[in-house]
Amino acid sequence: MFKIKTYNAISSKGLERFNPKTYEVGGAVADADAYVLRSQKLHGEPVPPSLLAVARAGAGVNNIPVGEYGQQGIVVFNTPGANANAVKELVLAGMLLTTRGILPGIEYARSLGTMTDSAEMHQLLEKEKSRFAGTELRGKTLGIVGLGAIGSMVADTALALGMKVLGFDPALSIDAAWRLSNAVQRMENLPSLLARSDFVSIHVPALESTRHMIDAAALSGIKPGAVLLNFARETIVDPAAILQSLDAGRLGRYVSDFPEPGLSTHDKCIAMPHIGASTEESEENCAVMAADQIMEFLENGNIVNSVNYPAVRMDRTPGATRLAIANENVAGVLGSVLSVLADAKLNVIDMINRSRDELAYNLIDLSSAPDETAIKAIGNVAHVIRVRVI
Ligand SMILES: NC(=O)C1=CN([C@@H]2O[C@H](COP(=O)(O)OP(=O)(O)OC[C@H]3O[C@@H](n4cnc5c(N)ncnc54)[C@H](O)[C@@H]3O)[C@@H](O)[C@H]2O)C=CC1
Ligand SMILES: O=C(O)CCC(=O)C(=O)O
Repeated sequence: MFKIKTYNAISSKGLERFNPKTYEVGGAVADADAYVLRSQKLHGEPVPPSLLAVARAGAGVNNIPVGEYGQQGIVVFNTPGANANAVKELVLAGMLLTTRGILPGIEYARSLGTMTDSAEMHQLLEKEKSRFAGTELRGKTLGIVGLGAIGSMVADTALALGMKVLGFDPALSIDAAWRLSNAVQRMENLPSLLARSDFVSIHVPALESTRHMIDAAALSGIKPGAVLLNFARETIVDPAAILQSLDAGRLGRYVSDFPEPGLSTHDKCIAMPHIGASTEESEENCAVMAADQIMEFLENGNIVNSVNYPAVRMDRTPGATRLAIANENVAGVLGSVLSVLADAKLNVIDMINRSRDELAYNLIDLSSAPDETAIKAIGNVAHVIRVRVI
């Protein structure tokens, strides 16, 4: 029986993937083999020795100590792209909320709710509606910082609306580059993008390198009156600098999925309670993907979409016993493991070894099951972090 501890609201469509005959799943599960979570912060939390994997049903993994967990042999997964469409749609809504008098217009229409005469009401609102007039997105320039799963979708939508799209992403992956429309004009640096954009939408991960990437210096070069949209993370902007730029009349509006004290109530700020990915469809996509990845890892040792271990996949050899070994990525570990197997007269049928930065991972199919002594000997090989028999 595998044990899965869940945190946050995980869509039942995902949790239903776990067969109740072989999986115990729930928020109160103890000694879990794996966690499935959304924004639950794991930094500083005790780690049960049983924990083998964590799946973030979503994109951002800044709530998980990814590096530390890797050193302990805990594989951390996310679900790339599974909630990108939901965020894209809210970014579009964010832009429209700043260009049209939608929010004050709704408020005004509500304020007329006590009137009883329909003709009088229509006469009044026709007289007043010019206060809520706006501008169009077509023909405006959108600068996108981070052109991954969300950034590329936002780009497609903006292009379809007749906007000009600029993009900045110095770390763009080859897969992401394939997804990106060639109508997106590539910027060599952030200041060039900020100076030319009427709207700037940020879609980078929360990393040390992206912390406060929108600070006072960046804002001093932003196009006067520009709208900044932050559906990425609170750490990416310096809130004091945003406030100062709004008050100084340089930054036109700030739309954020991450309200900050002192900023979210500002007249020129539209803040939402981190609902970028909160759609039925996204929650299902993320939960299904997270559940499938965890099952594939627990049952077969295969790793898909990890953020700390390499992608490793090997079909099961019928009748074989599988060893899954996580180790530090130093020379000689695999050789020492194979010597232990040879000494124990265990025949290797198939194997795969992959590394990623300081970590490596191996799947080894054996024609017969190793005994406790052999497993212990492998666990004692220098730099081996974790051994599992599957
Ligand atoms: N508001 C919400 O509910 C949600 C927020 N997010 C946030 O959005 C972020 C992006 O999500 P995805 O697009 O799915 O991730 P992704 O990994 O597909 O794309 C991120 C892109 O940012 C680029 N990047 C990294 N550092 C950069 C830098 N310094 N300058 C410019 N580009 C840089 C990467 O090369 C990559 O192409 C997540 O990490 C998460 O923090 C994601 C989903 C929902
Ligand atoms: O699970 C959520 O609602 C948050 C989604 C998110 O921020 C992410 O996927 O990075």
